[in-house]
Amino acid sequence: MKHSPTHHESRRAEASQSGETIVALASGAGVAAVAVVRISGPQTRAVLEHLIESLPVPREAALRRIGGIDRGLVLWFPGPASFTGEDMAELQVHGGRAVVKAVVEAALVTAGTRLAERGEFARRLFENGKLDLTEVEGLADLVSAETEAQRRQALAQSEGGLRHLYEGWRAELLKAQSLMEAGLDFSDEADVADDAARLAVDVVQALLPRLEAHLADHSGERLRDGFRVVIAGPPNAGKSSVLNALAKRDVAIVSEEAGTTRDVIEVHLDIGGMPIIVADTAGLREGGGAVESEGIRRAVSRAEAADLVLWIVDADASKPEASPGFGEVPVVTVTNKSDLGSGPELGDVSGLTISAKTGEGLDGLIAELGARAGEGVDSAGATPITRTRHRAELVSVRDALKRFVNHDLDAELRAEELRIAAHHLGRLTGRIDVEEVLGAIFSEFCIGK
Ligand SMILES: Nc1nc2c(ncn2[C@@H]2O[C@H](COP(=O)(O)OP(=O)(O)OP(=O)(O)O)[C@@H](O)[C@H]2O)c(=O)[nH]1
Ligand SMILES: [K+]
Ligand SMILES: [Mg+2]
Repeated sequence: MKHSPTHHESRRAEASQSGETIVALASGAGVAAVAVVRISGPQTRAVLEHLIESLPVPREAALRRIGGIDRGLVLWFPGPASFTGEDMAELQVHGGRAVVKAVVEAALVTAGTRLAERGEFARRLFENGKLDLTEVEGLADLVSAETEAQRRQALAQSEGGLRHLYEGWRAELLKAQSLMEAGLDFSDEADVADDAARLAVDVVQALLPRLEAHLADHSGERLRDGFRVVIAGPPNAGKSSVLNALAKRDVAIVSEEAGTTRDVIEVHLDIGGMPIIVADTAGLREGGGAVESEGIRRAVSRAEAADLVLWIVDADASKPEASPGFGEVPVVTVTNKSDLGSGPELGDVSGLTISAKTGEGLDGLIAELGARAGEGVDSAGATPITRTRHRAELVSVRDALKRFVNHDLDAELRAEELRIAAHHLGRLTGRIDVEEVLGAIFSEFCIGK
């Protein structure tokens, strides 16, 4: 794998000299047929020599007795051609609790070893220059992906989708930076300096629209976090019945009494590979007691933070209840109880008609949800932002670049804006070490990852 030398190489030297050897259960906790114990660091070979009779051929599984505890497959990966980039081993043992505990304890007998912390294997992989931060984040997402579309997005990111995009931009910024610096060197020759600055502005002007388009695309975050749908509407329209029909189980209490639902109830759906989080809420009406009012307050605040509101109305109701609107959130009106009537006239409101009771129209509703959630996902050539962290750094990049092109600052200050932009891009990919950024990212991982 190619990587640029400066930053990562220097860290590799550090890592291979001073690193402690870490040990952890890498497979899930709990009883399983097979458990994988991972070891990484300079003492890995010593640990293996302590536990097994002879080292296997590198990267080939070999059956061994392991420390008199169990028999299992041993994989030995001498660095740097290993997952973490340093000496590493994996022991596949029987997945009982006593076996795992004994194997981990036996591995820790060798001096210089200790239990791994959360995300520490992934952190070593990053620190040894194997992957950049966005790729490591992609790996974490791959481990936690629950739907097909999430898996595809995580895999693409772990394979460098965002890294290549941002490295390309970084190269363009470097070009603009060097033009500005050259201009500063020739600041006594005004035309040379002006020409250089103009060329730098051209480079940045060409980059800005691509950055803006990237920021405008929210599909990656929606896919990673789940598309949030809120079911809202007047009391007794059948909102909880619709939730149950979508979930295919009785998650929410249904009754003929208006004001049944008070707390927000959520279910996670997988519609055609898209993760969709559907929340049922209290019916919206004036009056009601303190508890119901709190339920209504929660309903409205949920709806205002949603990606989509399903506004449920009763086909049997005499008077139409149009959606009050929830900020900028798109609303689809769903007329429920189609088995009872044809629905109140809602004027120009187009929507869907269903019966939560008979299931009529449910497929259409599910298809609509899948289509809305999938908007913009997997579009050709797009490698979208997937985390708030990416968005925050990119907004800082964009703002600095806008100050660079727009303001009548002197050349020194403008060059500084380019440096700020490059700094934030560097934080994004992890080229710039910022301990606090790394700590936050790797603490999201589990032990053994
Ligand atoms: N016939 C018919 N009845 C329905 C349908 N959907 C819901 N109902 C009935 O309508 C009543 C209210 O249903 P709920 O699902 O509790 O309605 P809700 O909107 O969640 O009510 P609140 O939480 O109190 O606001 C219940 O008696 C349901 O059985 C439907 O499609 N057809
Ligand atoms: K009800
Ligand atoms: Mg309800």
